[in-house]
Amino acid sequence: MTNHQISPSIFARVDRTAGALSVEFAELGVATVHESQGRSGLMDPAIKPLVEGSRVAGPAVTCLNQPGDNLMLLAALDLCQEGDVLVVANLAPSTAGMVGEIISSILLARGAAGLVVDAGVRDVRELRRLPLPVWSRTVSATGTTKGGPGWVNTPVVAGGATVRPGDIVVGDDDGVVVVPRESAGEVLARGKERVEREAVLLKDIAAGRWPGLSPELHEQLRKVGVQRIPEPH
Ligand SMILES: O=C([O-])CC(=O)C(=O)O
Repeated sequence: MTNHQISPSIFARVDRTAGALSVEFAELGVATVHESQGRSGLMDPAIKPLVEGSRVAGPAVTCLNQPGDNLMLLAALDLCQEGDVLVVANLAPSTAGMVGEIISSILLARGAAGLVVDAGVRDVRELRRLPLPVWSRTVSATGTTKGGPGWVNTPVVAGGATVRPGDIVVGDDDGVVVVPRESAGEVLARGKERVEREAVLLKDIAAGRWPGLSPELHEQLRKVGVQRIPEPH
């Protein structure tokens, strides 16, 4: 069933069990998490951080809005808890400025860990000063109506990625990736293994011990007909 087939609703309940892993997910970062779940869950690269160096992970609270309208976003605010990441989606593409200083300040006061907006944000000078990491598609001062209807805490598509309430949303300078809550433990374990492998490789590289291309990559070059031309004598 899609969101269009259920009547406009606000679901208060969010399964935040995977949220216990948030700190570790934030440490892994977006690229590692994306790789560790089979290169899935990544939002469109147009969804960018407002402030370089931002990093967050937390369970999603979702809202699905009419384009150019933020009533459902406003309705989602008092369902946000400590550590949550509010994900703002729209029923059709929108670049309107759905969030400004007021909404960001409310989120901070509620202890939210971050905000992802698949549309525009405004008051960005103030937003950049607030300790709330924000990712958005664009910056736009265009104001929004408060008419609705829409949904809070249903599955949504934001930045091209499916997000369900309680899924783990990870954001950093690489963008935003979403981890389905059921697979969070498994993805985290694979991510940690990857970080360990890469740490060994980086140490070898720094010590001048890069082993060169693996036999598999040499074989791939051969298979696709790439020839090595030796230096002329
Ligand atoms: O209220 C709005 O529509 C968005 C806004 O300007 C704010 O959050 O300050």
